[in-house]
Amino acid sequence: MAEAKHSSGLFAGTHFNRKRFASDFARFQQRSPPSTATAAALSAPSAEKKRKRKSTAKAKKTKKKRGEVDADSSDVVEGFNVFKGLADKKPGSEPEKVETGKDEDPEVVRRRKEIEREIERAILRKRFDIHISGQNVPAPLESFEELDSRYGCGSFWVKNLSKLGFQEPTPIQRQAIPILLSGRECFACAPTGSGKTLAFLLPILMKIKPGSKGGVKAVVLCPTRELAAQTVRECKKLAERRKYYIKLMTKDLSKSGNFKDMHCDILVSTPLRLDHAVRKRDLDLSSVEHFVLDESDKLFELGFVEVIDSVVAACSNPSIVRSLFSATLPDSIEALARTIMHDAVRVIVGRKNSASSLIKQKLIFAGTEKGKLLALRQSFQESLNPPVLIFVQSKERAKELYKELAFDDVRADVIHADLNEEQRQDAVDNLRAGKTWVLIATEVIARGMDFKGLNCVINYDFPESAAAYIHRIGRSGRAGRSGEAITFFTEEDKPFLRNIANVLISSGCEVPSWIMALPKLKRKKHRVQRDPICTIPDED
Ligand SMILES: Nc1ncnc2c1ncn2[C@@H]1O[C@H](COP(=O)(O)OP(=O)(O)OP(=O)(O)O)[C@@H](O)[C@H]1O
Repeated sequence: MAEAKHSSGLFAGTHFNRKRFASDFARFQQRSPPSTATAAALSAPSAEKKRKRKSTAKAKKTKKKRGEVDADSSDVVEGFNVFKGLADKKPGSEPEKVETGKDEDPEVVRRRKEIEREIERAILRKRFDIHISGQNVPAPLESFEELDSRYGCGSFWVKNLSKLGFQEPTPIQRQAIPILLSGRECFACAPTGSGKTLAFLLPILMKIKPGSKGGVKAVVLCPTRELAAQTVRECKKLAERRKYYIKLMTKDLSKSGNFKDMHCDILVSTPLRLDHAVRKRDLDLSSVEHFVLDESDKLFELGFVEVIDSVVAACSNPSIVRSLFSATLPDSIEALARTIMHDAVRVIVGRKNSASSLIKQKLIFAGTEKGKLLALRQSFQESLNPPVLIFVQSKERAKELYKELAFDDVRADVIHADLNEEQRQDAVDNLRAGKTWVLIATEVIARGMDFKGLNCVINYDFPESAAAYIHRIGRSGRAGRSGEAITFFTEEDKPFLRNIANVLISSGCEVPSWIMALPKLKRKKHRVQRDPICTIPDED
């Protein structure tokens, strides 16, 4: 019941409320016959409607059976069927008008215009696979120029975006930016590499005055230091030539910062560091107007709930705007997050919890641990297309694999939690600069890290969940580029294959039928004991 309510609310912004507009519909029907596509669809024959409803209900049932989240239920929403046939119209082009008389009631005219605007918005959303729920959701952006024409931001931001090579907003940017600019809270779920960072940073930069003295105005929380550092760099690039104080909460700042005298407009941090600064160093967050949880599901999952609660309580400004962004957003986390949000709009691009369609995904059976090393060596000999990122399940295994690849003279580096901040950053920078070809990593950089031009992700160790898989492989195939993901599995991983195979299927990749015939497991997490990675003989 709750689920049905939820999914029907999903398209509230694009839905014709027949009850509310009942009198208008009645008037339209009394007037000239509905000659336009809109009007024709409004009065679609009931048999056809029944047929559609029946087939969509069937599709929904199958989806539910497959355990898929019903984020793409656009097809089943009545309002959306109304726009069939109009979907190919260019955004911005006028919807066809219904003929009206001269002495028409102004209220009817107003309502009709409202409906026409709704149609335009729905067409644009459908074109970009944007799904929303929430009341009075602002129209998506047709172009970055609208930041000036609609929000009066001046040409500065548009020029800056163009200088950075951003000509068109990505789908999540089209919808999330207007929501945040209009002061609404937002849950946003869009594929990896689809520009979510800009979607939350730009509205903050546009809304706050640079160099303000009244304390921190915006806080962005990220699950890892590397991602926090990357977000600061992105923010500085976007704000170039404007004097914002954009700060990264480093270990030193968190432990010994003098926050009373600190100038800071935007503060980016990991949860524990921020919480420490608030509790031990009296960092005042009462003037924070914008609060973003990036990779929100990871933040809640890491067991940071209490820490986040404490930071949320410290951000005590009643008019604060909170937003959550991630490529994966399990229902349980969404429900938890809702407890801190007011009247939030939910935006899903594509299908919730799915991999980017730009990534060619492959599953490779390697049999045993030894088989995996052989398969890796073979794929390096045959088709190493650097840069490559290899994920393993622990820092011990990262070190072991690093030894093996160094023995083979592969230009490799390694990143894991035992390295200090500088070493970790160097490893990331070296891959970005092309100094190393292969980076062996644990889960620490699976989330949010943007490696431009990363050609391939290899899951040497099978990921522990579908979400982990989606984020790991999402390090390639970013910003419209294609990418490749190879996942090795052994006999021990077989029981967990189905979970990952579903992700491949839903993004259109091929999976052998025997995998899909494997039984479904209730347990979602998977972390097996593995034999050490070792083929190099001992020296003595
Ligand atoms: N409008 C745009 N046009 C072209 N490129 C863009 C645009 N917006 C962002 N990008 C680029 O796309 C890449 C991915 O963006 P970003 O890191 O924000 O992705 P993301 O959606 O946050 O991914 P993840 O879920 O992995 O964190 C970056 O290199 C960014 O500079």
